[in-house]
Amino acid sequence: MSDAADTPVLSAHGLRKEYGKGEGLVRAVDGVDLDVSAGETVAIMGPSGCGKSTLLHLLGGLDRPSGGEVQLNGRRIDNISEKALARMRRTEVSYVFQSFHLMEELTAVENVELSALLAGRSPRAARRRAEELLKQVGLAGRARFLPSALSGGQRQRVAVARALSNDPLVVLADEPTGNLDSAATLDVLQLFKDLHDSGQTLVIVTHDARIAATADRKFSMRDGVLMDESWPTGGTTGQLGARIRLED
Ligand SMILES: Nc1ncnc2c1ncn2[C@@H]1O[C@H](COP(=O)(O)OP(=O)(O)OP(=O)(O)O)[C@@H](O)[C@H]1O
Repeated sequence: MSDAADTPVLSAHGLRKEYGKGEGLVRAVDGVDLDVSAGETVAIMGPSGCGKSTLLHLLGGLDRPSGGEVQLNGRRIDNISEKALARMRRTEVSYVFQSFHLMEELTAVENVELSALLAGRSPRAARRRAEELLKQVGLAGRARFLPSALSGGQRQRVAVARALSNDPLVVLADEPTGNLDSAATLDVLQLFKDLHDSGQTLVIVTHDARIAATADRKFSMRDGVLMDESWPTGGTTGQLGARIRLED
């Protein structure tokens, strides 16, 4: 295999994020190593407050680490300028949030289109791509609806379409079914399965074991530390780079 093929799409080495100091110090992410290969779906589970969202923010350049490195396609992103980081977020990484984060005054198609425009597509190409993606997520008939006229599951499908509009190297999803009822959860679950089958690289933070079951690798997080649940049976330890901290 070539070096390019060996390079993980996303990797973290010794990643740390601390908040506060002294007695109030919180080690939200405490020395995480992770390599995510192209086309892989990785699920991260763990109790509330263990650091999952913080880790996802660090991996996607939404926040800066206190220490360690993050690489996207072999390039460091933890120490680049704000401008380069903003460009990277528009063009190379996408996010799906629990609470959708759609622009309420824009229609479904405009929400998706805006993100394609920001990624550098021409207005015509952005509209075409947005319509294609809404069709892909089963919402062609709702393209001109405002988010307020959509159900939770439909909103999340718009958010997924938006996340795909810049052809991201990786989609980072933070509890994508956390705000959905069980029928909508099944819809979004199917969507993530389809994305996985299409070869999209995904990192999903979830409390939902059904979503985690679609992943190639499952990690659990506790007190800022990531543990590979498939170790030692799945993958190779070199590739996984999971760190296991023994309890005192
Ligand atoms: N901006 C901040 N300032 C101080 N502490 C923070 C900040 N953000 C997160 N934390 C702390 O870091 C730890 C990890 O938080 P994080 O939101 O990453 O957890 P989580 O696993 O995603 O939780 P949940 O499942 O409830 O969303 C928590 O103890 C939290 O209180």
